[in-house]
Amino acid sequence: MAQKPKVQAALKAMAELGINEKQVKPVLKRLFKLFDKNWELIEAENYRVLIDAIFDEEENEVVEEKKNCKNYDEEDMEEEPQVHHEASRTSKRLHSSGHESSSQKKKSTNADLESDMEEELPLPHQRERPLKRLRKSHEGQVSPFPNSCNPMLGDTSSVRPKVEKDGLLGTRSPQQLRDITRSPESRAELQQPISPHIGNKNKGKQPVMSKPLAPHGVRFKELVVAEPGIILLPKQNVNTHQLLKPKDEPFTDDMAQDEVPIAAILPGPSSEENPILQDGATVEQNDQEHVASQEKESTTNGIQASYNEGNTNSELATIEEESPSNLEVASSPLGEDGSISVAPNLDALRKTTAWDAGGGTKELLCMQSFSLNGSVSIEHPTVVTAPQVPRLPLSLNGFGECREACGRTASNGFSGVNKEGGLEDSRDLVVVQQCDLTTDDLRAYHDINDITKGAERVTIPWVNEMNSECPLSFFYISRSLVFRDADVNFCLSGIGDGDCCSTCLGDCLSVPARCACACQTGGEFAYTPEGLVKDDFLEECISMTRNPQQHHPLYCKSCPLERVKNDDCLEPCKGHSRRKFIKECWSKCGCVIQCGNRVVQRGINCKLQVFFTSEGKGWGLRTLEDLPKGAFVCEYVGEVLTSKELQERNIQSARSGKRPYPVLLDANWGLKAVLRNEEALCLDATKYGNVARFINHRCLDANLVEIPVEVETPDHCYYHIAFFTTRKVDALEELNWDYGIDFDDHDHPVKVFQCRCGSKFCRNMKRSNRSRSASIAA
Ligand SMILES: C[S@@+](CC[C@H](N)C(=O)[O-])C[C@H]1O[C@@H](n2cnc3c(N)ncnc32)[C@H](O)[C@@H]1O
Repeated sequence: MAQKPKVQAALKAMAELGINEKQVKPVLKRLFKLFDKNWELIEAENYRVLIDAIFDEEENEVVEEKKNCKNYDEEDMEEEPQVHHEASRTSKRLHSSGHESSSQKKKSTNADLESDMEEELPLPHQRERPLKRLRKSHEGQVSPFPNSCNPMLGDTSSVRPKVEKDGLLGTRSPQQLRDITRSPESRAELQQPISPHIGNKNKGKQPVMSKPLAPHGVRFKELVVAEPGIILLPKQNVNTHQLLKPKDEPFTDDMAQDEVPIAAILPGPSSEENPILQDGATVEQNDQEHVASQEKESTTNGIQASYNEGNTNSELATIEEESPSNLEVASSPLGEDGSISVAPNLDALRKTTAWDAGGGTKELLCMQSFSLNGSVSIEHPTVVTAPQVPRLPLSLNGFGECREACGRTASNGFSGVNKEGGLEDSRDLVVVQQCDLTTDDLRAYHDINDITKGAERVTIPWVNEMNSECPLSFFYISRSLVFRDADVNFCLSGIGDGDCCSTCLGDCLSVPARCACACQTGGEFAYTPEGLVKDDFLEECISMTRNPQQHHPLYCKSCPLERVKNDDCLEPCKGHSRRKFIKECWSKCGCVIQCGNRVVQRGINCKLQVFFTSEGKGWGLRTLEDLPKGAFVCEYVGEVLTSKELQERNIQSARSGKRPYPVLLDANWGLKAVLRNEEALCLDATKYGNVARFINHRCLDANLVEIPVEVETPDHCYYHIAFFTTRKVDALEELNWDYGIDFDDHDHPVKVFQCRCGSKFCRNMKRSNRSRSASIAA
């Protein structure tokens, strides 16, 4: 039977949209019935009603299909309510007098149409769904962010392309629609799966839209709006350096570890500025980026603890001293005073009065900053008063190994304590009254297997075969740290061509030509290929130490030691021993790290042990292996102080009765016309030091000699003091060096003590004998 012209026209119009007769006829039949054979309504707006109805039909079929399908995926589950909802809305608009189900479609009152349309309909799943594709294709050109089901965005129906409500399709002519359908983009779109299967990854949380290409080749359909202002791209292997990761980035559980979403963060208010301590102190971070990448922030009980973990490129740290009124951080290892000391956060301590110190216990705050040249600055272990026991920065492990937490304490005076009341890091420290520390506490404080707490390449155990005493607490550092005012600059620009061998390659020691570094030590390197100081070089160093007067001591015009005394009359300089420097290759040299002219900078390499001496000298250091003559043992590490700062500490220690452990860096004093106080430096290992702080004094014939070693700074104001064996030393021999003490000089920074070195050359013994003779004579 020939079709009626109007039916033919409708079918043709739909065909032009890519909708085949089989889809059109049943819908048309229903509309014909619904509109009481009123073709005008059907034909209006280029068959808008028909198109919408076909679309609705298709959507309903999809819904039914899904209901029948037990295995449809999560995305479908998410999409279903929305589709259903929209279909029913359309249906309501169309069906002013009720909704007809598809089961009713065979009840037609129009015989012609009915006969035209009484063809076998394909099963729903066999049908194409051009309109859905068409709509998806079309939606893609409307808005990149239709997102009505994103709970984070609330009701976004206003931005969603509303095909039905806004008559989006209907506002376009069939030609326009045809253009859309036939455009290459649309065809490509049509070849894609209708439902992109990222639903499993998103778990249906975010809508996924099929869109034109977004910048960087990412399809908009792959964009996921996770939060306002944050768009997550699909998981893919990316370089994590490219990650811009918001604090609360909604990572999902199912992400593989090597798969991370790229998060594009739209500008928003910065949430975290410089942390402000509750007591009002701020943490200074000169190098924000550096700190940001290195610093860990943890907040517990409202307290922020900041600590730097891992290496930095810094070479020297600055430590500022507490004011004279501040409490002492560490006391003499001999335990000669009862000052407040620093102990680790140990279970043992928690039960002691240390934890109950309560009202008025002084807290130490340490501010850490990073200078532009990368050096770490531990500024001001400030003492504040707070009701409970604070924590302290723990051991400073030297150049760039500032691992200590800068204990920022809060009003409760407690930081870094985990939920269970446990301590987050066993290396963390608390301030306790030293007199409250039991032997057990101290035993627990110092790892008996390694007093360095891992700061050195080797482990250094401690042992006490004499009594039950333990070494007192101090901060173990493997490299010296500037306390505050010392003028120490590790500037590469400060190293001239004559101070480095930038043209060298490989191992300088194996090259016959004298490089610039060799020239610094008279054209010969100080070291043998075995890493020992050459004999003649060593002997000269020993001689200079033992017989300073024969080597023309240096006298300052204005000695910094005298200057800082603030006496009315400036006393003349008492003289400084002349020294021979070792010059090691360093960062500006072209040689390899394994170069034989780099010994001290590699750190301790022999087996050492801290032990309790039997002669009443307290703790000492010994070797556990035979050491050849000229072997490097360790360097003297401590806080780098100016002569003025040393003077201030001496005044303090005189009051407290504490013995400081300073060593002057005076090898160039007297060579320069007038040294500024900031250039006149010393090392103080009282609070911060390495294993060298346990080396006892021996008059004259010590088995170690200290040799100045230039590594980073050519100006010889700051340098390393390295200990080398003066002879072969047997295993278990105590190591000692001559402090250079004048036992008659009670003004000397190194406080005199009753010497028990046992040397036949003991100067103290001679003095004692002199005194005895004098008293006998009297
Ligand atoms: C740098 S510390 C050496 C380690 C110290 N023995 C200890 O127990 O920590 C210097 C102190 O050790 C003691 N000392 C060093 N050499 C000594 C000696 N020859 N005779 C007596 N006491 C000595 C003195 O108390 C001195 O102030």
